[in-house]
Amino acid sequence: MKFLDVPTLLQISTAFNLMAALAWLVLAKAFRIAPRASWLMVASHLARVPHLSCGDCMVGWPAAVRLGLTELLLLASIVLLLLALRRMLGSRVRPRHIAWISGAGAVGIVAGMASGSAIAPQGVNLLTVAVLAALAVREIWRGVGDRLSTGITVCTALPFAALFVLSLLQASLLILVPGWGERLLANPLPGPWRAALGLMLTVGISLSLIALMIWRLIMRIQHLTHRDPLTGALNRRAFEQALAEAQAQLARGRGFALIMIDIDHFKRVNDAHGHAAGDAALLHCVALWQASLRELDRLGRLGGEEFCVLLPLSSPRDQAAAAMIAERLRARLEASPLRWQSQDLPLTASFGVALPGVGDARGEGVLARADAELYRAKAEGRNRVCVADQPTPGPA
Ligand SMILES: Nc1nc2c(ncn2[C@@H]2O[C@H](COP(=O)(O)OP(=O)(O)OP(=O)(O)O)[C@@H](O)[C@H]2O)c(=O)[nH]1
Repeated sequence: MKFLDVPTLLQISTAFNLMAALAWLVLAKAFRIAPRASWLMVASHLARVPHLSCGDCMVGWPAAVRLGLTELLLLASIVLLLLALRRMLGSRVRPRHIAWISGAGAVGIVAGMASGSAIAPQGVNLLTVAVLAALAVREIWRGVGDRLSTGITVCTALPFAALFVLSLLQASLLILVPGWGERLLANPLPGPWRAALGLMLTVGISLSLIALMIWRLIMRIQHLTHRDPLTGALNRRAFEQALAEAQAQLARGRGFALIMIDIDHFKRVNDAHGHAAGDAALLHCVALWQASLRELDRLGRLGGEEFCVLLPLSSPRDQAAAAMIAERLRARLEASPLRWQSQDLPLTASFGVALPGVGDARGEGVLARADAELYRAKAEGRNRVCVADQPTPGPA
């Protein structure tokens, strides 16, 4: 198989990194898309440029220093990449851990340089890069694994997995195969296979990061179109869609309940303390209720101070469980006044609970029954939970 010659491959890699840095710069500056992650990507690509293009620009320097410096640049590039990935995924890996791993690697490289060994810096760096690449794979898996299909997650993590395997393989060859390190030293340029693999990895990792950026954008658009901008609860359209989906699942034996909620005398909060206090009260209620619900429960704001919870039930006709959860939401709000300008504003809400019935394709019937219960709760004095009579059971 005939490769492009190594200097050409390195020039292509250098040009690719410069173009990629420019593209991330545009994303960061012009479009302000994930700006911090994009800036980290600019820096990561720029750090790769001297690493790639300085193979023979330090001719005459001791090999240990020449290789050590380019290894430090490569390590810096991978660290910046991992930090960008962390920002993009909002992942849990602590910068402290990245700093510990890369710091130990950098110290190893410098120690190798100081001892005059040209092989040690490479070995240390390869092992450090392998650990960082493994961390990147783990973060992608944790960050998107449960939200994207397995195939897409694997494709996104693949370049980092390849970086892990190749770094480990090279480190093993360096340590275990006599003469391998000396052969590397004899030529300041990498061999054709290494240069080609390096280019493929750089392109693969960039594509993977672009894919994650697109995923982030899609998530942002979904958030904007599905969420109420003030409280972050589902908006009416998204809630009705979730309700129609839940209604469709009913035939498969997966039941749900609706809890309709309306904050009591909300107008008084606005009138007495201003619209900003009213907004703060809405945020306060949503935060309290979200904290009391499970992740699979859906809280929607249907308008004004009216909310609704869609509650999947483990036992399809467990009305008592739904009523208990509504009571928990009611008690939680009653016990947690809003702190507003150094005073406590007491808040309460009324709740109507209903289970779905048959022949109600879009869930309008259950919505109307929960609404009727809510108005009963208002009429009976507010700050209470009213539960609808059980409808005719649906098909099992
Ligand atoms: N601050 C703020 N107020 C809102 C918002 N949306 C609706 N409102 C106000 O909510 C109030 C709703 O008042 P009403 O429908 O009379 O209900 P209420 O005062 O809660 O009385 P009951 O429901 O009978 O207990 C109105 O004053 C609206 O202006 C919002 O996004 N922010």
